[in-house]
Amino acid sequence: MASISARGLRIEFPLYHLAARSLKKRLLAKAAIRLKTDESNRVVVSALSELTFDISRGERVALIGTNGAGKTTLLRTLAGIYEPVAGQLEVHGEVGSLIDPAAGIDSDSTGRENIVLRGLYRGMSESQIALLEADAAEFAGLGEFLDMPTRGYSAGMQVRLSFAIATAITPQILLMDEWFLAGDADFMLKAEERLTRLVTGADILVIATHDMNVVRRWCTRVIKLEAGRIIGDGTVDEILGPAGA
Ligand SMILES: Nc1ncnc2c1ncn2[C@@H]1O[C@H](COP(=O)(O)OP(=O)(O)OP(=O)(O)O)[C@@H](O)[C@H]1O
Repeated sequence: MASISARGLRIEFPLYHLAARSLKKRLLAKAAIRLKTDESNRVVVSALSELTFDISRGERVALIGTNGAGKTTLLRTLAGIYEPVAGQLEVHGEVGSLIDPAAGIDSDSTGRENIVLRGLYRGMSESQIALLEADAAEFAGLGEFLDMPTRGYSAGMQVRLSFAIATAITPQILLMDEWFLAGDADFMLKAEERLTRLVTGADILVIATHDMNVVRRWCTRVIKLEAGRIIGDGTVDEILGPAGA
């Protein structure tokens, strides 16, 4: 059964270019609360601190907070892209992510090859891969570009391909960054139904967003982050106040 459990999760990013001592001292003296030195005396950004939460099957969680609060970092950590420097994280269930359009896409391979590679990676049979290929190719609508290496794709084409691949299969845990909801109008119209199916079909949804309409429409719970810490965790009404209030 799908579940996520985090205990005292901490994520830090070393800032290697701040090796010069004088600059380091000056910056730290300005007391940016998220800059500190680690045990190797490197300056690090404290992106997430002491996060403890459980997410169970059926929950649709919105991560909210101001710019730099840590939403995307948390999504990437849940996706296994970042390794916590402290704490425990357990993620049970098949994860699908709509976080970075380029993630998991091989730029030397064509769009079609990328679709097939994803199917192979997921251990699909030949006939399942054929279905995946037909579905994702049709949805991405890339025409002749489908058989060209993806490094020549525009940003919008990358999004179409990633979106088509990621949404062709319903994962148990869906991790999503809001800018995947911000494609061009034609594409979003087409994507809407597919997204709704995916969101309602997943056992767990975690979405980072600034859009409170998205939160009210899709989510059952809100985790509010500020400067890398959880400052609120509850139902949508508890955190945002009742709708229309
Ligand atoms: N690769 C990185 N290297 C250094 N610092 C990073 C890196 N990624 C994130 N950070 C820092 O971690 C903090 C959290 O960033 P994050 O992108 O998770 O915020 P966010 O809540 O998603 O913001 P936004 O709403 O602007 O997308 C910020 O202080 C950011 O500067």
